Amino acid sequence: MAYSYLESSTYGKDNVKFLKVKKDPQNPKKHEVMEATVKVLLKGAFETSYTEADNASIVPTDTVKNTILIHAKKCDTFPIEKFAAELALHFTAKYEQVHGVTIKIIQDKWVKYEDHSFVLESPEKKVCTLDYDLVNGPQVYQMSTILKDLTVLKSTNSMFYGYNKCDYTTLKPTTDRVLSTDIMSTLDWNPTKLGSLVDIRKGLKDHIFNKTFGNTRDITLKIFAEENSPSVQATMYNMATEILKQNSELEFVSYELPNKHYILFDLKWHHGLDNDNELFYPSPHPNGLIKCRVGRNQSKL
Ligand SMILES: O=c1[nH]c(=O)c2[nH]c(=O)[nH]c2[nH]1
Repeated sequence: MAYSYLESSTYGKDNVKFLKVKKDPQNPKKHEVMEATVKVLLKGAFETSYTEADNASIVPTDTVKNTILIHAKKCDTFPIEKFAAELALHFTAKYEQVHGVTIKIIQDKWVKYEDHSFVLESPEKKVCTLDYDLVNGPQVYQMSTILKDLTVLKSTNSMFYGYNKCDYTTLKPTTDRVLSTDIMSTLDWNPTKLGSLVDIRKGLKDHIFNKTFGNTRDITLKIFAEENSPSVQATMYNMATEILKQNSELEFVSYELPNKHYILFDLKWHHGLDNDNELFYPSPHPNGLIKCRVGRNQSKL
């Protein structure tokens, strides 16, 4: 009997990058651009390539890269969720040994300011992840859209008090602090509500992807600005709840937020100077890290 066995495996290409210029035939100089980084990993009947050095089943990762680029040229890559569905259905249909795929597409935030000129609002990104297994059929998949690296700060209207106190506590309660974070908001789609990968590939759901992503960004920024935040925990929960309320195709909304601390300088040593919440030290580390995943109550389905 062999000493070992293959517990699991997957392979493919990561960091496949392209810039797609989308041209409007009616307005030849009016463009949209997408700069994207794509990962495609294949799942399937590749066991003997690991256990017997038999490469016959391997679709080379170089072929995976070529496929991503040819489909980026031939197909509409906007929105990235549609392009992910396109790649998933292609790879699982073309090769009988491919039984599933895991896809990740990261889109940079190029914002148009003239017909064909753009500003990179870096580091903000939109990300789509898709996990699909052929056995389940195109109605069953796991797709998420992620808003990432949107850095925000508010200089007042944030509090933190009433927390657990013990012999390890030094933190002072506050009703007026600086609050800053790098937003990461993950939207998990409900395939039953959204529709099949075939419908997504056809572009029938483009409007939902565009509306929901814009809405997520708007709600996040609005609640961050307008709420007198009692804590990161309470604010992120309110954001997720509002997104679920306004977007019935989503099953879960998650947030992952670092609490980037700005620490008030004590300037009393200088003739008793009162800081008055005006001068802070941007502390690079450590940071708080607060996460939650919010779902819909059964009665609100
Ligand atoms: O919003 C906050 N949540 C915490 O859990 C926490 N912990 C802490 O030290 N400061 C904060 N702020």
